[in-house]
Amino acid sequence: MIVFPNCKINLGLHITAKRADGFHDLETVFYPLPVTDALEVITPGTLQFTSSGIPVPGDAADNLCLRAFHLLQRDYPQLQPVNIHLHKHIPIGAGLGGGSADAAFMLQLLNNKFQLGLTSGQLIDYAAQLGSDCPFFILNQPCYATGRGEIMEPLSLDLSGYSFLLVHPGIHVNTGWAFRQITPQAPARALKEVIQLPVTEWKQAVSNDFEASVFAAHPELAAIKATMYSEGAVYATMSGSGSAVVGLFPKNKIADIRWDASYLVFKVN
Ligand SMILES: C[C@@](CO)(OP(=O)(O)O)[C@H](O)COP(=O)(O)OP(=O)(O)OC[C@H]1O[C@@H](n2ccc(N)nc2=O)[C@H](O)[C@@H]1O
Ligand SMILES: Nc1ncnc2c1ncn2[C@@H]1O[C@H](COP(=O)(O)OP(=O)(O)O)[C@@H](O)[C@H]1O
Repeated sequence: MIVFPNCKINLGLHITAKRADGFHDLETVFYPLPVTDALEVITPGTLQFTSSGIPVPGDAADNLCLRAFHLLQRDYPQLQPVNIHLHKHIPIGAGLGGGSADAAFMLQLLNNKFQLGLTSGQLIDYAAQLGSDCPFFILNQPCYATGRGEIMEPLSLDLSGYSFLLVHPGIHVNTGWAFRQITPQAPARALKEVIQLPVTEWKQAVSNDFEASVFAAHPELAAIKATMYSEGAVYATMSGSGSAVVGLFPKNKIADIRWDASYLVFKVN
């Protein structure tokens, strides 16, 4: 069985409060995009994990795909050992949620393969144990999210008139560090309202609280965003805690921009 975990971008992100559990409350709009990994599971087998493509840092035993397997096996001992292969294509530590997508798709795949009968509410609860971004990938449709990101309301947000440019310059931003740079506060205008404005007004209205501190540490990211605007983007933003920068361009009008050869660049037309 093979599935294709996709990435997400954040359109607007406000850190609203520090919580007693050490995490932060936020509000954001998650939007899925078809830049994908490939995740294959074969049974019967011995439990093993291999990967190809972009190297995943850290110990293979800590990979979110295996963590998702163990999380379900704890409650469903009937889960048979599986061979897992991940082909990694989504840049890592980029604010694109690739690891979270792998974990959420793994939960869904195991639910289907072993006919566990889990509802999407139950899958969301499991996903929340694997990462704050993970529940989104169970719904995987545009939504307004609060809490740690697990309280989601689907949004009717149609961006099919735009093409997306994703640029990842290879800078790794530690998510915990990024949260620690921010003094949480309620936004002047709730994102849920602001996101309903025409996209042509988002430049002034839809902001990401992480940009100030992350751009100060990595001015190259501010330059990428500025280039997107000078080359015709209608809206540009860093995604999540970075470091991918995403630009919305009029459909099929992404300029042929010459980026540094080391950057990873994706176009979604
Ligand atoms: C910032 C966001 C926005 O969508 O995405 P990314 O930029 O990472 O993709 C998410 O909130 C990131 O979610 P995720 O990447 O799953 O983070 P987690 O693994 O749960 O947490 C990593 C660390 O970030 C901090 N953290 C994370 C989420 C949150 N609501 N409050 C926090 O304070 C904690 O210090 C935590 O230990
Ligand atoms: N399957 C996976 N894909 C990517 N990263 C993974 C995976 N499993 C565990 N990780 C760990 O998660 C961290 C970043 O995850 P990722 O979702 O790519 O970043 P972000 O949260 O910035 O979108 C990395 O430090 C990596 O070691």
